[in-house]
Amino acid sequence: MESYAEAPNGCLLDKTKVGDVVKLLVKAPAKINLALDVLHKRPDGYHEVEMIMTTIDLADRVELSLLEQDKIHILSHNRYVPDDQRNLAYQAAQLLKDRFNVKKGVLISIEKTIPVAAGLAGGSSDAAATLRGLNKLWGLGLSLDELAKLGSEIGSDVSFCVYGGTALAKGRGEIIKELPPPPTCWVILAKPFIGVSTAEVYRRLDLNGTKHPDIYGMIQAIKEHNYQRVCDNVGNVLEGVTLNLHPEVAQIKEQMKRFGADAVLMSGSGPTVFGIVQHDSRMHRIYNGLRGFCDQVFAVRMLGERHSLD
Ligand SMILES: C[C@](O)(CO)[C@H](O)COP(=O)(O)OP(=O)(O)OC[C@H]1O[C@@H](n2ccc(N)nc2=O)[C@H](O)[C@@H]1O
Ligand SMILES: Nc1ncnc2c1ncn2[C@@H]1O[C@H](COP(=O)(O)OP(=O)(O)OP(=O)(O)O)[C@@H](O)[C@H]1O
Repeated sequence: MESYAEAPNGCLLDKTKVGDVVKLLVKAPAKINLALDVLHKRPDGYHEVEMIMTTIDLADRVELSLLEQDKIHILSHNRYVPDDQRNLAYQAAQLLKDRFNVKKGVLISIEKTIPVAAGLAGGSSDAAATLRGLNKLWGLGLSLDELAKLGSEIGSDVSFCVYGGTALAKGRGEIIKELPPPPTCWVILAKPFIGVSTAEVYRRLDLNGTKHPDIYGMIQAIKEHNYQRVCDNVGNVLEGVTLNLHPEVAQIKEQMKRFGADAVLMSGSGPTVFGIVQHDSRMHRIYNGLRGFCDQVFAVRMLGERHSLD
């Protein structure tokens, strides 16, 4: 028999002892970038960014089972997801073991819903969920801030994914300032039949002549809870790079606009495009219009709240 009790924010599900096995189920939600600006390339090769990020109700499920042996195992039925140390969830577990001298092990079973290499931070969110979950399973007693700092060693998006909610991310993405939730709306996501390498998109970025989004306009729009102003301020400097590499992304953007989205943007380094609307009828029109044309289509809500460690 397996049973889990859901925690109040629905993200960390409770620890249950089943026979000798202690398991924990953690939700790992995807993110979208409502605005993404790149200021300059840094001497360390990374780019200095300013991004407005928010988590959405499209999530992987990460199940953590305590092992008495000193081992990390990954189980995933998705052929695009590595089941060894290349998996970001594996790296999260290894980091905690090394840093805190943990002698116990874990079996990490990942049920993927977030499309892979899609600009939705799926791997980063699995790593963040693993950090939050193992903190509890291995009894480490770390704060969200401490987990986010550790997460930045795994990848630039991991710190944000540790907190969730809505935030301004600066630095290479690891400096997080919390924001209130955006106005209520639908997010329709459409992913074409391609994956994109984040490193390649940053490498090809040429900031000369690039139009920069108004990050502080977006922050104001969110603080004012002004839906129209949020729509007016979406923007992503990486979009042009991916559109040049993959013209089908531009076609999806056009389709979304034609079906009536109030704002349309590529998330992160792409190729997933999202559209936002407030009315259910419009959401259905866009969702139905894009199915069949794209690899994967979802209609979801933004998640307002930050994760908690309870
Ligand atoms: C595109 C975004 O997803 C937007 O949220 C992030 O900026 C990328 O986050 P990520 O995938 O977690 O990125 P990382 O795994 O840290 O880095 C992948 C590669 O992207 C490039 N990279 C990433 C972040 C950043 N601020 N500058 C960069 O130039 C680097 O070449 C790096 O080798
Ligand atoms: N848990 C994981 N889930 C998915 N991919 C993973 C995972 N761990 C490692 N990877 C590797 O990372 C690569 C990028 O996957 P991911 O889905 O995280 O990309 P992404 O959504 O574009 O990331 P980001 O938005 O942070 O740039 C994959 O091709 C895969 O090889």
